[in-house]
Amino acid sequence: MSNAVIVKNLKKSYKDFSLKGIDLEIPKGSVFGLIGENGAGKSTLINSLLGLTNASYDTLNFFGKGFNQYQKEIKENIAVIFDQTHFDLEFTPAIIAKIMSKVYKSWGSEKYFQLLEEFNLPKNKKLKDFSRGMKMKLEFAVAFSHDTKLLILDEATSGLDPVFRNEILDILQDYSENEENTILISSHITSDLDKIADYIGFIHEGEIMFVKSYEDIRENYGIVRCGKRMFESLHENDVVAYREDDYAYNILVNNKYDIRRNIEGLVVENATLEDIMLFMVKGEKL
Ligand SMILES: Nc1ncnc2c1ncn2[C@@H]1O[C@H](COP(=O)(O)OP(=O)(O)OP(=O)(O)O)[C@@H](O)[C@H]1O
Repeated sequence: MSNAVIVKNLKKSYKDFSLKGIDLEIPKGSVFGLIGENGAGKSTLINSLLGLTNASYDTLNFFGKGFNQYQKEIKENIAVIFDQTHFDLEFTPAIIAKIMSKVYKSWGSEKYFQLLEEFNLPKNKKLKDFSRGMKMKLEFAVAFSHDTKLLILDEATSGLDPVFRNEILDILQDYSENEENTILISSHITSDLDKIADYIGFIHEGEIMFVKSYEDIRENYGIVRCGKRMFESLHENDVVAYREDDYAYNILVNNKYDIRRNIEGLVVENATLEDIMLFMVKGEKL
């Protein structure tokens, strides 16, 4: 399988924060969810990948091509959607079409106006009179009207109500059905990723803690709640992290079926991405 993005040893430092040599591969055709708490470094990583902030790296490739050498060509195939629109709020969608036709060689006005209709967006209304959800849909219309092979969303769905979020997730799902298309989506609303992600990368304090397929997470991660004696009988390798409350130990395990099979009567619940994030950040390690 080829990769849409390969980055090796990416470093970026601010006064109180640094990305500490990030290595990441994002398989072509996948939906890659980047999760991490506020301030973990998701936006800094995305901005660094896009050259929006100066970072150092050993390798940065998109679609098999080096970013430094092929930046212009690569950017033709990337669309980025942030949580706020980057268009001037005095613009109308019709004006944006004119501008984009000069930005992208592959711009298709016909497709764009079709999408505006599909998304129920008025052509001649100024963006300042658009709702947040409408602005978001406009961003998608723009993204899908040039040859976007990599769609990057940075917390783009966070401020939307559940109905709109679901609509956006449907749009993403349609887009990702084409195996040429890749999505990198960062969010701390992990339930969105539960619906669409093929891979999950977890970033914490500027470091990638793990990258796993969603299937692996769903199949293997679980939460055990038990007393001290049972806790002490668990093998060290089985415990990813644990949290102790007044009454019991809550344990994140990464081989729930083996544990269920081997320890009679033990209840192992499925772990959500939110559970995994919480245990990794707040939990203790053995
Ligand atoms: N321009 C900047 N100057 C100084 N520090 C910055 C700058 N941009 C980000 N940081 C710091 O880098 C850290 C990571 O921020 P970043 O926005 O990448 O996190 P995030 O995971 O995207 O968080 P959130 O979910 O809140 O958007 C934070 O501590 C932030 O204060």
